[in-house]
Amino acid sequence: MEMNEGSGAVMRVVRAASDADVGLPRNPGMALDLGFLESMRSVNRSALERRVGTLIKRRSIKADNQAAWLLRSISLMDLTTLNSNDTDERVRRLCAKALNPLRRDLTEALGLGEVLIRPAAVCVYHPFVATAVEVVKGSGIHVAAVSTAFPHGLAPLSTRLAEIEASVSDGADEIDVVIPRGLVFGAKWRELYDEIRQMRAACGEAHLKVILGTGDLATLRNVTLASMVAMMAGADFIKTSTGKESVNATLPVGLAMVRAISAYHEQTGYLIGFKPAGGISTAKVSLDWLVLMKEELGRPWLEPELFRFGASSLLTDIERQLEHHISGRYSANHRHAMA
Ligand SMILES: O=C[C@H](O)COP(=O)(O)O
Repeated sequence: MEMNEGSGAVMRVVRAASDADVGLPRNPGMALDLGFLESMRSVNRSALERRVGTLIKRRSIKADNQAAWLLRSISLMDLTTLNSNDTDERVRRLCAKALNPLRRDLTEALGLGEVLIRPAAVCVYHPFVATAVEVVKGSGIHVAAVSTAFPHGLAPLSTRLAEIEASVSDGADEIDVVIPRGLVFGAKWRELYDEIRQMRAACGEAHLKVILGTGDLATLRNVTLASMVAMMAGADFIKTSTGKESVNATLPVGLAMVRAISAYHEQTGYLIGFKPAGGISTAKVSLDWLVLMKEELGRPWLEPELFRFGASSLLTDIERQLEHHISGRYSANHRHAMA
């Protein structure tokens, strides 16, 4: 499947997405290998920035294909609400939007027929897990909970583990945990590894996404080493940011994490998912991320099993761009409101 597919691209990309639920073996993790961490070369920021620049410049997705890939971006999305003023009602609206993310006139104009395009998951705070589970039940949409004292991770480990268990017991099947960033600054890799290992155990069958808070980590070497420790401890996904740091998901930092995923794959044979999150709010930027994944890791990382956008407002812009693709006009954002 190429980024430019010619006519009929919408249906081909959509079918590829719905055929893709193959059930990958889960990463069991491995013993903490400090020698392997030590062997990881320091990361050259300008080389990563140059590579990202080249990828974005080369990106040329034709108009028809853009619509197809924007639909793909929707199916790779963890549609998120993580606000201090979240309520059950707001979460119900988010879930209703996830069940019907595109207006009927848009799906008809795109020729989707009865094919359903939906986000992979909704992502909420723990108190709203039960509500989300109730609304999306039977739809195939996953429910992700940010547990472990999101967004800073600064509660006793026992409290954070209990929060994971509570979210799983309320029905969350994906758990997004944050690491205490201080463990990275202190190079306390053993402690970080042990904490994540216990979080993985607390998740049981629920998939574990480990948020690094990359905007807080100061160096790309820290980002790479924290990524590696998270994967060694059994992360199913590594995730950039909470959306609450002053710098959230950026492509060069994403590239450093993606290269750590590649190194872990070479070492163990396991495929680890990647979730950039925070500040990804435009359709155009979502396509940049897809190009990065396709070029660096390849086709499997364009599937929801291995790639997600964590985003609260991206869907609104994608809807606008699809409307523009169909009608040649942009409509006001409020026409695509979550409610
Ligand atoms: O995990 C998801 C992020 O919190 C969403 O961030 P955002 O609101 O900037 O899209």
